[in-house]
Amino acid sequence: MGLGKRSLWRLLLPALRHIFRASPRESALLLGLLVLGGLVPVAVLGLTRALVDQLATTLGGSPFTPTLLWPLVGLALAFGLDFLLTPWVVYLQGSVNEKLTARVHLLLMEKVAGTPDLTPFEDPRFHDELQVLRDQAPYQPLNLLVFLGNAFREVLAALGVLLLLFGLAPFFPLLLLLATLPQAWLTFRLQKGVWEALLFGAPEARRMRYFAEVLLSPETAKEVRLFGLLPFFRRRYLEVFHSLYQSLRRARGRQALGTSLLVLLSALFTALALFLGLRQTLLGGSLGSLVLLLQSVGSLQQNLYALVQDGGMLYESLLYFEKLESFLARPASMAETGPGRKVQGFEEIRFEGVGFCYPNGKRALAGVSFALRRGERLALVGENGAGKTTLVKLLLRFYDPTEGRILVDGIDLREIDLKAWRALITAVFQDFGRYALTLEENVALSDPDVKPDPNRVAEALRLGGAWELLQRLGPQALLSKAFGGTELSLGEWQRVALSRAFFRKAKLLVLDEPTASLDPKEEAHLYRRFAEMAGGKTVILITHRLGSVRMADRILVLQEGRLVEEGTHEELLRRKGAYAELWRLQAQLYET
Ligand SMILES: Nc1ncnc2c1ncn2[C@@H]1O[C@H](COP(=O)(O)OP(=O)(O)OP(=O)(O)O)[C@@H](O)[C@H]1O
Repeated sequence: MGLGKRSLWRLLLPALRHIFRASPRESALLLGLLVLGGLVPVAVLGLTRALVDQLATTLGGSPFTPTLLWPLVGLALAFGLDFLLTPWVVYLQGSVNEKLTARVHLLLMEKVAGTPDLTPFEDPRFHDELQVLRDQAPYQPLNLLVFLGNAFREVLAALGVLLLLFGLAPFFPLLLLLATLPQAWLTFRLQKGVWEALLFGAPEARRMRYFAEVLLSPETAKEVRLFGLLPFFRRRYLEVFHSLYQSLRRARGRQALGTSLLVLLSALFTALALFLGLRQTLLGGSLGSLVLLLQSVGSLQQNLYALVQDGGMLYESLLYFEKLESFLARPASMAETGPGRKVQGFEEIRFEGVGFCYPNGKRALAGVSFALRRGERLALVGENGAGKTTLVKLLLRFYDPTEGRILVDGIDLREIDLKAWRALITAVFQDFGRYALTLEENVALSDPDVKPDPNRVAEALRLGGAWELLQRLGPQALLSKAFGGTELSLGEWQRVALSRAFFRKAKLLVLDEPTASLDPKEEAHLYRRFAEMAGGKTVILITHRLGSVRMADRILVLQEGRLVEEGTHEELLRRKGAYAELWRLQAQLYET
């Protein structure tokens, strides 16, 4: 059998650990009930044998003799127990399943969101594995519990019956087991095939989900309707579906065919065992033994067949938990540098020959060197794709430079405690988050460890230009139409994102295109408030609107990942280089 004893344990142990950690008491209770349930079929066979033997000796006598009564009562109790156990096993399986499913989701959330950098998102395999684990999280835990429970009961019952039979005719159980082995081997092998088809089909499944998402999501709803995108994405969905479906269907078809062929082989073995067993009993066994033998052929065969089928399904769930384990054990992508130095502020941040290539090989920065002093307001400008956002991502340590280093007061950023470093920084990103939470929560998220003080929230909203929003909606307004709340315009969302950045008490403020969705009046107001609030704070501003970079003490101009100019607005204009050219182009737009 492809599944050796060691590998079975290697698969079973992590799954069992998750079950017991999710719900220790209920899992232990469930195990107890399953043991009881597994003993019932054995008890029924044993009691039937005793009953028939007693019947044979008391034929013609009273039906109420104690020797007849006790196996009868025993049988009634065994059947009653079987019925009684079922609802409680189902109850416990349901209950453990809910906790186990929540545990799987929580582990995935902690692993993904707990990874400090963004490198894993660059790896398509990471997305594929996450997709399979997420998609199957709602049902694999339940499958595990149900099929593990079934298999456990079936193993116990089969062992008990085999043991009973062993006393009668030792070759009999051996033959029956032999009959089951090829079937079991094939089932496990094919089940693995189905799982691999699921796993290797993950990129397709991810594309399918994406095509469906485009048609279902409110973000794309306008273009879908205007451009009539339903047939296009429906066709793309079906193309991927058909290829994925074919490979899964082939795997499942092989499974059904293989099982059918082996069932015939098993039937032959069983017939042989039955014939030999009967012959031996007729030659000198009791009537009870004969009944036991006949009954157990059906029961054991059914049992072993169910065991193989349930075992196959269980195997798939175990493979799911194995994948979960390996996903959780993914090594950290960012080089660990020990506990890290705690910092509470900085005097100077220095980029020294910093270069960066994304994991796909795309070079985004090369040989960038500059220093930023505390309290300075620095603007980064350059064409699309020049590397401005990448530079900020390195500063926030979402990635480490592939060349050169970033020094904070002479200490390499990699040696600084990441949490302490990030606590010094607040930011508004180009693709800021829009959370389906209240207005107050949306703002206070940047400092989630403290209970939001309404005055502090109001002050942040004022600085972010969302004071009017606060007056109109109130702090408890839910910002999500999908959940029955209010929907904001893009510019209003940007004001909320700005307020969130200002709510955090930080020393360095990073603003990546903070005014892209703001009206000109608000943009002008915002920069005035910057001057008011940024006092003492270090600011890095990325923007294409050159009018607003005049507020900066210094401007860095990036071109194709290289720092090509550096200076104040006036200095750069005098230099008549790249910045002056950008300025001239923008000014022209207003002049004509
Ligand atoms: N995750 C990524 N993987 C691979 N390449 C990337 C990734 N993110 C950005 N790039 C590439 O790196 C280069 C720099 O991108 P970056 O976002 O830093 O530019 P930018 O100057 O901020 O541009 P924009 O003004 O358009 O925001 C671009 O060519 C971009 O295509």
